[in-house]
Amino acid sequence: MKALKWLLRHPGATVGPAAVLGSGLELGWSATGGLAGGTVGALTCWYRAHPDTFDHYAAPRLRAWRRRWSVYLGPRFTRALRACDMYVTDRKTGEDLFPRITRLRSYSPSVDVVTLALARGQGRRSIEDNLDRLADTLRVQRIAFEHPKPGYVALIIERSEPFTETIPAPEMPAEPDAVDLDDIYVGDTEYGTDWRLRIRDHLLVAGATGAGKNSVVLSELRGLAPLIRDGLVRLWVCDPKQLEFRKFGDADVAYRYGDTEEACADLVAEYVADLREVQQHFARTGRRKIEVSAETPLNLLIIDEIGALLAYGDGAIARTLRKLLAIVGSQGRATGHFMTALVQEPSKDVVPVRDLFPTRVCLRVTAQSHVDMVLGEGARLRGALADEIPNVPDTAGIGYVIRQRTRVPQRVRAAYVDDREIDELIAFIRSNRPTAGLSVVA
Ligand SMILES: Nc1ncnc2c1ncn2[C@@H]1O[C@H](COP(=O)(O)OP(=O)(O)OP(=O)(O)O)[C@@H](O)[C@H]1O
Repeated sequence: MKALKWLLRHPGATVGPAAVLGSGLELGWSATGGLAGGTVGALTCWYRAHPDTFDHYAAPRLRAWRRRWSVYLGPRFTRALRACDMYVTDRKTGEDLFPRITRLRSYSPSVDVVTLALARGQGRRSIEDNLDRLADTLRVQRIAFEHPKPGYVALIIERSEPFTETIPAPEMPAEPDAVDLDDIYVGDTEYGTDWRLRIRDHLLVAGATGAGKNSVVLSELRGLAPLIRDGLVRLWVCDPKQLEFRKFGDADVAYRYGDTEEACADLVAEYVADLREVQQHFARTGRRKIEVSAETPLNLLIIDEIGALLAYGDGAIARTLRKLLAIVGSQGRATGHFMTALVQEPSKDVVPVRDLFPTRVCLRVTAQSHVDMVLGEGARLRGALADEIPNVPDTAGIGYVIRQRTRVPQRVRAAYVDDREIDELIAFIRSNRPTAGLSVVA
């Protein structure tokens, strides 16, 4: 009975071998070999021709299938559960009852999500309280816990840490021609590929203090350096914290710079006025899209600690700012007005404006709920364990993004731009910059 139950629960285990055997007997073994080779070839072609759909549909299942038969194979996994007291004993029969794997997805090479149906009479705390022991037993980095529905738990198993070294600051291209605005290198992904961002998109970077938020923006600015130098990209910087971005104001590198709450509000109002002016220009000339040039530059509004302006500061200013930012978020794309905001705590006051930012990055955060607030519902359950990133300097710059096409979280690390490299960036921008017309909003 047990064997029959198992076979019914794992149709793949019967259908696969039965299909191979049937095909071997019916069509001959060489034809079966040809079919198997053809299937592998077709998968390879799919991967090459359309990696996004392959990553979305095939890769998590193929990886999960391999892991199912290696790491999470029945008796081995059951032994681990027993060693970590993650089972209950039926008082009447004395039988040990174990939770059962009902679903396994490997969304990325380093994260598996295992859904378990709890055994009869088993409380979820017996799992939740022993996660550290299970992580050590399975020899994985860490395991996080979710409770998707009654009777089930999900273990998000982070198998390894793909980032063990700091990524050096991006090189600055010498000339504007070498920059693709939709493809700026800012770090690496867990797959060892480049992590690139579109500048022509609004970007939100969330992370607790010391998570390395600035490195995302500074890497972006190094990629844009020749365009800023030549006046093709104008920086508007709101810097209520007055730390790293202070240098941009001091050195007159930013087109506009504001450091107090009022100055930031004026700056954003001026930003929206500039946006309106471009809209009117479009209406007069019949144009619908900007061509980036010195006459019609791209504008980038950087708001360091948007929470200080929207959540903790003056209520009237916050309300005005919310309206202005909504205009930038909804109308800025056509006129070349974009924004990048940094936030420590994606609190309720900041979350409403979250939807204005199509690209969001979640570095180390302090609460589980922050992950879904930033990346969207279900992101943590699909492996975005940003709240589990240890609070140590070695992990700064590490976080998650949601891959736009596949909606799967991906672990990324931003390149690190140190003080010397910020100075180098500023000197580069100033090397060819007319200073007249630049001002600081005071
Ligand atoms: N990408 C990175 N790679 C490696 N180390 C980094 C990276 N980014 C930052 N660090 C290290 O972490 C420290 C904190 O970084 P940073 O001040 O940028 O964090 P933050 O999120 O902007 O914090 P805050 O909100 O307090 O300003 C830096 O001084 C640096 O030593």
